[in-house]
Amino acid sequence: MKINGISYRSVWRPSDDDRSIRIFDQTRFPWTVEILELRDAGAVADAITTMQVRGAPLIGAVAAYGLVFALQDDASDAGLNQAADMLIATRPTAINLRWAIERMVARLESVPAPERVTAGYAEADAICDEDVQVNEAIGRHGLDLIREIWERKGRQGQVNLLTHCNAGWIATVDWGTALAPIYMAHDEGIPVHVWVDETRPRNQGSLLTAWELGSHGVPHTVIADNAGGHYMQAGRVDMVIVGTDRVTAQGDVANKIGTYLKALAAQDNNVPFWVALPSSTIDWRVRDGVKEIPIEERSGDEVLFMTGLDADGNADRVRIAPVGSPAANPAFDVTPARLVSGLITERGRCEASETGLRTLFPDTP
Ligand SMILES: CSC[C@H]1O[C@H](OP(=O)(O)O)[C@H](O)[C@@H]1O
Repeated sequence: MKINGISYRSVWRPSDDDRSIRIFDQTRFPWTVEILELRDAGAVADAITTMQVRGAPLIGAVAAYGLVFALQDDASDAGLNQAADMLIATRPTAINLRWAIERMVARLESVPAPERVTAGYAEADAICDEDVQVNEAIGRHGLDLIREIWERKGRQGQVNLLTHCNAGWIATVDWGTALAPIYMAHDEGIPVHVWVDETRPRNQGSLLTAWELGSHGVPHTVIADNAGGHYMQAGRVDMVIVGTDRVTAQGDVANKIGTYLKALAAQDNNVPFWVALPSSTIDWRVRDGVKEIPIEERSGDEVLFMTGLDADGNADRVRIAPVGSPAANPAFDVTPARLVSGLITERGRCEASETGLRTLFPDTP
């Protein structure tokens, strides 16, 4: 997508340096656009852990390059496996991270050590290129849903969507997942409006999704997380569309904390609740998401402090709870499949169930 008229991916290899990658420091958005150069596995791991780079598909793609950087220092089997374990451990919930690393290991373990770096870069490049194509397909399949709503409304007014957190192009290599259909609908001339959940505590909605949509000219309104149910009750939400960090074999959905509450409100108000995901987000090895998906616990300081601009336009960090008050900070929750209207994947839409997923992905073991 574009920033100030210039097309970018969220991760890229500079043409003049074949031993590094570039990413945006997403902790600086929307106040500044800062590009980071990464050229070793440790720096990649730190960028993922600190969420300078975030978004389930994107952390998988960036970690793939991190594995290659590690092989530049030690291309042995031990070096490959140690780097894989280190990178997978950076964040536990998004399965795309493990999926990407396991794909890289499977590709490289049979390659002679001296050839692993070259083969690794090729595989990481392929993961990135495929992510762009997959997300564009998700966009097309989700666009059909938005078109159906627009037609059902007699092509009158606007299509009101609600999204949570950021599942836009900066959460992937490009296009995004939940936002891809919205971009395509807007570009097609369908009048869409997006209720953007601020998404406490890190505010990926107000800081990232609002910035993305605004940069693309998509009408949107930032709302407190707790306002979503109110707008659904008022009939002002035609569809909820979110991304996900892991979908189980039976269709349970792990996503940013607060998603489950939105799904409950959506069901109570008969608002369609759709989840957009690439197949790299499906974890066929788990069924019960509530019982089996590890939920990342992040620092309580993310709840106790907020970052924004002060009156002089300078980024600042302020405490928003009494000194001494502890905070808990689960980064994700799990929405049971029964609350999900359907899944939007690169192969089409399906119900959130094993049958639905197997219909689209019959070739999965
Ligand atoms: C297409 S991004 C999917 C998912 O990843 C994000 O998590 P985080 O910002 O913590 O990396 C968020 O839950 C998105 O919905």
